[in-house]
Amino acid sequence: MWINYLDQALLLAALAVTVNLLVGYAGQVSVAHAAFAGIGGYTICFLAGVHGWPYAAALGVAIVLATAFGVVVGLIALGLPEEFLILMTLAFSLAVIGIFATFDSLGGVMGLTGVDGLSLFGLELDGPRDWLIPSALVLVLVFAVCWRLGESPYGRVLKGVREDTVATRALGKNTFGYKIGVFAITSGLAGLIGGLYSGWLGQATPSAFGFPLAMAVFAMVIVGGNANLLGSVVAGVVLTMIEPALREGLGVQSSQAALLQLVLYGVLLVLVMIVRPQGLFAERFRRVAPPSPGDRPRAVVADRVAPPAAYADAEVVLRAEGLSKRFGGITAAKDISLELRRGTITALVGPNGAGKTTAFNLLTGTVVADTGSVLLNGVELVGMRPDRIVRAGLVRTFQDVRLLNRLTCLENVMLAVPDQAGERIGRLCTPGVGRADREVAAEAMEWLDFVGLADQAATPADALSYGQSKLVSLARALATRGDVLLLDEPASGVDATWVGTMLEMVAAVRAEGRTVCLVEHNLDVVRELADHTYFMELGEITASGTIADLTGSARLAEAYFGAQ
Ligand SMILES: Nc1ncnc2c1ncn2[C@@H]1O[C@H](COP(=O)(O)OP(=O)(O)OP(=O)(O)O)[C@@H](O)[C@H]1O
Repeated sequence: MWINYLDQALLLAALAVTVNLLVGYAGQVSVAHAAFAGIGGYTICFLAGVHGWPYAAALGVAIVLATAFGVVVGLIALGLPEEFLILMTLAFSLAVIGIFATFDSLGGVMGLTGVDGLSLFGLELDGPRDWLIPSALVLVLVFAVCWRLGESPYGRVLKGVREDTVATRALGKNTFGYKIGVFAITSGLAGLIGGLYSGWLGQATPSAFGFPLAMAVFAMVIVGGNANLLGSVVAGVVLTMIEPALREGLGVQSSQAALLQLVLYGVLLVLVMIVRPQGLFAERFRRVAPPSPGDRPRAVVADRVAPPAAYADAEVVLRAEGLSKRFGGITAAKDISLELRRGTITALVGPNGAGKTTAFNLLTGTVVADTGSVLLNGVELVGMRPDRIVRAGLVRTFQDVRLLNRLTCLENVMLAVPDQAGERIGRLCTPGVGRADREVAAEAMEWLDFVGLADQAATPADALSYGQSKLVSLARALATRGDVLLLDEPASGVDATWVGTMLEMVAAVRAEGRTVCLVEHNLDVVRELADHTYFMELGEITASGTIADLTGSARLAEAYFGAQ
């Protein structure tokens, strides 16, 4: 009896591990994975049970089918705002269970039962003892796959998606691709687990893969701890064993024990969320060891500190023409045309609500322009995905910083480094990924060093002061290797001790030959840094020149500068 439950516990723990990769690492809350397991279970019972296929071949089809459904559901659900994901996956689960119960060929409400005589690679699977090895092997396989994905550069991007999708996309990552990828992989793994689960049960029924299973797996993830795979294994085994413990230990009747187990899951979930929201096993804070200076393979910061190019002679790197954007009745941007010149600093100034951040959003594709064009080194950016725009060389920071709080400073900057081998699933199984990641760490350290925060490399981002976090966000933008940097209010809200450092940093970025455009309310900062300034009012650029020209204008002085 206990061995029978152990089989089940191992399989449910494996399902909890897959769901944890999706929910805990990538932050995509889905309740569909019990249904994906159901697709696997029904495939086995239909092909191997009814039509006599070899079990291994039927398992292969189960994985492919569940993955294919995962891609389709993911394509529909993951493009929607995140709050709809849980509803979409719930609707999918109900539809799948409804379909299972409707078709006579799938056994109707009774399901496909009486499946026995299965064998896998010569191993006869007759009794509970026989299922122990395949169940344990599947758990080990699922754990290994999810661990490799989660605790790698790929997993770092997943955590970025979880923490802040917009900020992660602004570092050049195709966040939608990562979401679809992890959704499809975990769906396929759920299909495999469901195939084993139905084989062990000897049947596939609508109730076996219904809402109680989805809730049980969710309870295992939450109780075990988000983004802690070992926690899911422990919680998976312990929570599954509640029912036999109630029956054997306390003599509760079989039907009541199953119901009581569900009640206990609910109570445990509430308790954990109140007392220890991170779960029994907290997320493993992956501290990438900061490389020592001697280990850093190459200097990414140029020593050269050349005087800035004369603005008039500098080459135009970015040219925007006629950019406009309306939000309902509000014209946030109207016919914006501007140029950014190589190795210079351009400032965008103007009163609150003038459209400066909207201009950044339009340039970087965060908001799609109604009209207009943006050419970066001759390449049209309008219509390009925001992450592609970053990879083309145009990167931005945010007024509200948007660091990934549950990652360390070093990890925040590492995430920004482009073309990482370990971020591609195909490369994760090849040798050299660890060495490549150490090189990424070394490059990221250079940028932390550059902004003077190398000593904070292992500090979680949410433990930084506001000024420090703005500097880390600058380091992160630099690490993308973007040629043109759009800095949204780099000095605002920063206390006096850090403003000077920030000014030095931005000037040093220009000295490196990169092009900077900054939005800034602090006119002292603009005076100190800007080679050229655009003035915005009500969504339009109404004046441009040096800051001295603009502050000298009586009209502008009255409209804005007078107050400064
Ligand atoms: N997504 C949006 N939906 C609706 N209105 C928007 C949106 N984004 C910006 N706006 C509106 O567009 C106008 C310009 O806003 P924007 O944030 O670009 O100004 P800003 O110059 O950056 O202001 P601040 O200096 O206060 O940051 C404002 O009236 C704002 O309310």
